[in-house]
Amino acid sequence: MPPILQHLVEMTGHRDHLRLEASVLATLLQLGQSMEVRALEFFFAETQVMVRPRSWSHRGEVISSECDASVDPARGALASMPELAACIRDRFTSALRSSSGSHTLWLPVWINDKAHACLEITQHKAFSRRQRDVIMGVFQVYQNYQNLLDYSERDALTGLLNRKTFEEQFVRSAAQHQADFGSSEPSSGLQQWLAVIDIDHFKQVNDVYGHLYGDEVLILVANLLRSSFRAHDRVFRFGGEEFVVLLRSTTLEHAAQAFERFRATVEEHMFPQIGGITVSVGFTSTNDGAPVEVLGRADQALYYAKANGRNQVRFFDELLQSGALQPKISHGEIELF
Ligand SMILES: Nc1nc2c(ncn2[C@@H]2O[C@H](COP(=O)(O)OP(=O)(O)OP(=O)(O)O)[C@@H](O)[C@H]2O)c(=O)[nH]1
Repeated sequence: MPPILQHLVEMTGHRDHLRLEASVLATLLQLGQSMEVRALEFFFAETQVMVRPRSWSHRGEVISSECDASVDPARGALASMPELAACIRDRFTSALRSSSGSHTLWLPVWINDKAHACLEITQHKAFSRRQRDVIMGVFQVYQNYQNLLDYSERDALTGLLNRKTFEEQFVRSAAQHQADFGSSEPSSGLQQWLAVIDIDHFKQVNDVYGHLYGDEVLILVANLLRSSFRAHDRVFRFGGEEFVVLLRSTTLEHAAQAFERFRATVEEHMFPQIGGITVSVGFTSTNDGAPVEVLGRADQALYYAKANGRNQVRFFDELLQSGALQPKISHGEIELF
């Protein structure tokens, strides 16, 4: 099989965005001599769009960053790369910068009208027409496949991550936290937090206004979730009117503030036709136990919030310490729902 086809076969065998990205870079590396390739990640921070290299080639090998984007020392403002910034702004499919001895081609990866990342290819000589055609072909296969992967990981109504992806994201998020803050954790108090969020009396919305309005509320709550939490936090729809948020590397105080701020944001929001709705939130640290146990603890805190007036944020460990909740452990076994 020709090497390029072999690379494409390998590339489309991945079920993980990062591995797929590293694989497309390895494929592109085969297409030219003394070529450098990078995958750039875009994210919003410090009131502007930032960019940082997430994977890159080094002596013919592809390396991926182990650092979280928000603390990556290699991050910089997108505005410092004017050709690429203009390409993203104008929604172009590619951008080129040529100076003597260095030619760079950028290929933004568009998913649902949003560029999350960009491939960058740099070489000494100018790109020939044929080389560009082959690069674009490989890139389009990659982009189609990324879109397909993304589609399978998202909830169709809200566009949030679906339940299927939760465990993997949970494990990845814990590993990232360990890599970023492992040794400083005890003194910094930085931890991961998980919240289960449920819309109060949502059945009434459906009953009074109909399912279409119910769906609209779910979409608007999902939008509020997206805008309330940071890019490296993860927001899921678990089905129905239940959402889960994985909050990355912060203190208990900041986690409690973030969830409370979200609760207040929903309470203040005016939903068309319906008016006001509220949410209840239960949260816990992700430090101990498997994902399902952590979920169970946050769920217990949520049910406590529901049973004690709704429209409030409850912290599992605090409820446990105060005796308001008992751990769900019987005969040395964990009760799973
Ligand atoms: N519109 C719409 N409704 C949904 C969807 N999925 C689940 N539901 C509805 O969500 C409602 C959930 O109601 P309940 O679990 O009884 O809870 P609730 O009325 O929110 O009450 P509390 O949670 O106790 O405050 C049910 O009426 C479901 O039919 C969906 O995708 N769209």
